[in-house]
Amino acid sequence: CKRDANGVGMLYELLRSHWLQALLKIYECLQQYLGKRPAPVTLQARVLSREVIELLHEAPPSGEVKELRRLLRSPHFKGATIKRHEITGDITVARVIHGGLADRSGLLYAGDKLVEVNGVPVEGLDPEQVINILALSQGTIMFKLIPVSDRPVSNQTTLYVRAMADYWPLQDPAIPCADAGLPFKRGEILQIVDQNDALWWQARKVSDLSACAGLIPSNHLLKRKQREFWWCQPFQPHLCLKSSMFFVLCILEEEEFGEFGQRVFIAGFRRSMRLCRRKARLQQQSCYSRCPSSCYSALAAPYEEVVRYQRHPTDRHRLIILVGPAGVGVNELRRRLITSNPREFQSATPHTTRVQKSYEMNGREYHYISKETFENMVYSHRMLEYGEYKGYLYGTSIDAVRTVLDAGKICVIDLEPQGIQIARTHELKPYIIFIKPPSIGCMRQTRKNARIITDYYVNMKFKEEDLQEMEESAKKMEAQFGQFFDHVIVNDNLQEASAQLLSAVHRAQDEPQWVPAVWICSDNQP
Ligand SMILES: Nc1ncnc2c1ncn2[C@@H]1O[C@H](COP(=O)(O)OP(=O)(O)OP(=O)(O)O)[C@@H](O)[C@H]1O
Repeated sequence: CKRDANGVGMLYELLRSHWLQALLKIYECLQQYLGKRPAPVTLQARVLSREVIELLHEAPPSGEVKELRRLLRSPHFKGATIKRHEITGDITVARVIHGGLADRSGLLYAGDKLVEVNGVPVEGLDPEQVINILALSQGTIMFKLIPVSDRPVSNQTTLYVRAMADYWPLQDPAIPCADAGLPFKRGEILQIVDQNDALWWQARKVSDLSACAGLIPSNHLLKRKQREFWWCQPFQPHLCLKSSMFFVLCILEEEEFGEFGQRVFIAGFRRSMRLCRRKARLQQQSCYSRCPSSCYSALAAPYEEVVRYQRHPTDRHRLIILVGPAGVGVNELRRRLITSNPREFQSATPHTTRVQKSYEMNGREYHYISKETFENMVYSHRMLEYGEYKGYLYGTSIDAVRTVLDAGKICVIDLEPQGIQIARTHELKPYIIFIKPPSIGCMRQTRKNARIITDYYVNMKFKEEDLQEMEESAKKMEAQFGQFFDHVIVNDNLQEASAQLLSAVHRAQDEPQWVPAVWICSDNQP
């Protein structure tokens, strides 16, 4: 009790604790290293890592602790790759990984010729044998080398790209060093720090810029890999589909009833452009079977250059596109967003060739136009998507979106994912939100009172197969179009999903986002 007066006891326990002592030691060492280049790997550091291993024995077992122990036991030389000169047989440093140990030491450069590693001559050895010597080395590694005569001057500018494909270095037998590879998924933003090599670039993920760089295939190489394996790649929208998308539509003439049972029309808010679930499958199959060979030639570029874009408050708003499998709740979420503030949010009024009904007003429910005008709009690529229903054409046009944006509102539309390519323009700068179904178990709970609403199935309950179809379709959409999604919302709880949608839409307008560089760099680009 006496010792605890004024917290003295607590302070005593704290200062005696292993973890604080280790932390203070690390701090002391780092202070000594600070500003010293090359960073010395001293005896002290090795002793320290042994002590940290001891401390980790007391830590509760977890994946992170295991990994840390592994790294501390065998400090691996991740920082440079080597190659053998085809003619001379010399072993040279092929590249130094940015931010890695070798780079930070400032001692190794691409092109340096290795003579000895830890006293072992490397002449006549294969790169694999040299790596074995390195792997078996403990503690300090000594290189004897002949420095390259012309040290490369780094005049690289950092480039940011969105990965349009997945890459798994461990599954790539061609990578010079799989451990040095950087795995990435479509949609991730990469910072490319080195493009000196025609085949292998170096990059980091913007989500982890403190990590050292990893190897990624160059644009040219990844494209070549995609071509080789095009048959097992997810389907990419091909050029013939770059013009407007044609769909078999299901149109449901919905009316909105406001307070006192008055009919309220929210301009352009129609359940018009969604595919019928059964027909959608047929439609997509026919697309696969129609152009199997052209899919190969039209594989998209593997990386898309991106820049940080912050909308100026006086600029037009970005178009908000909702994408999701049929039945997931795209319309419900869109309806809730628009009705929450119709002065801020609005949908685009569709065009149709059908006859105007007596209670309808041109430009409110639809823009009523002739078939010829409609077709002209399609041929001049002014339709984001369009389709036919009972002999009449219906479509969402770029002009209708523009009208909403010009009025200073945020335009919110839903689109089949195949239409994303057409909407991705400098003018509309769309922000694409994928509405994803939760697990089937969760949907069984939350969709008990939900109804399938299409022209075939009005007020039908969701069956098990509908939920499975939704899950499958969502997986396919993510695999094929995930690279275009700026944000993903899992529609589990409707209230929460609506709140997430609202904040995502505001973030898209008010906070910096990665957008294709062509949208910003040139006014003439798409
Ligand atoms: N999170 C949710 N919890 C419970 N019910 C939901 C949820 N989200 C949507 N629903 C209900 O599911 C049904 C289908 O939703 P909605 O019509 O918005 O789907 P959709 O994605 O637009 O698909 P479709 O175009 O085929 O109609 C509606 O009854 C809707 O109220």
